[in-house]
Amino acid sequence: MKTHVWFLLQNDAPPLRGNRVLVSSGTKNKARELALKQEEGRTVMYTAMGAEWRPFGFPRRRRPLSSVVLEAGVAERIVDDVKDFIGNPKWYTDRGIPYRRGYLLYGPPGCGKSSFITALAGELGYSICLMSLSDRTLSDDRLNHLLSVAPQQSIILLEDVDAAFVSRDLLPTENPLAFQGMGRLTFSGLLNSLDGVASSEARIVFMTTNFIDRS
Ligand SMILES: Nc1ncnc2c1ncn2[C@@H]1O[C@H](COP(=O)(O)OP(=O)(O)OP(=O)(O)O)[C@@H](O)[C@H]1O
Repeated sequence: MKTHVWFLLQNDAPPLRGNRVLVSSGTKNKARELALKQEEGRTVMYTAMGAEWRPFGFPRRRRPLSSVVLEAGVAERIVDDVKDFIGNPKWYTDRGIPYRRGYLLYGPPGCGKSSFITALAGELGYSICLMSLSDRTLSDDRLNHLLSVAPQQSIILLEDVDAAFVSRDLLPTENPLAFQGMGRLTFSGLLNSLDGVASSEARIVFMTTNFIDRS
């Protein structure tokens, strides 16, 4: 019976053995270059899996900002603001202010919120870390952790902000999820995560909602 399957990758590449890929540093660099090349002009999307972010799907072709129709001046204002933020980390560090910038986009379903954020990420050459705040397994601690370990040069997109919270008054005695060891996100937990000082990296967070009065 065969215990190993061997593949010839290329002349100078070592073989695959079992489920481990053995690669020399030269091959590794080539693979890295190839992966970067494939991502050129594309936007990488990450999703939260447990305590980490993982890429999902193939990187998407960048969407031009001009393809998203918004009220005159809105896109330009946001793009200028984000670029100003990215270009001025010193302003924040000099004042001891966490280097964070948050935006809340609101509008009816399907009006272009996600499309705009995708186009903005393309314009900046950033990836997108996507997470729904209505995820029932999302706790204050998990959100805080995920925000602090998000890949560099990424926009964090928190969707459904209006569907997110459980009142802190209900925790832990009246919230059945808390009994099951599944925390829930609280409003103060979200604010702490957004303002927290856990990371000194530039952190750009976009939140979206269909109901501005509930957010
Ligand atoms: N203003 C717009 N300009 C260009 N395309 C748009 C616009 N609004 C919606 N679309 C198109 O409609 C579809 C849905 O848009 P999108 O997902 O961006 O909406 P959304 O506001 O994020 O919706 P939801 O609130 O349900 O998440 C996409 O295919 C997008 O290309």
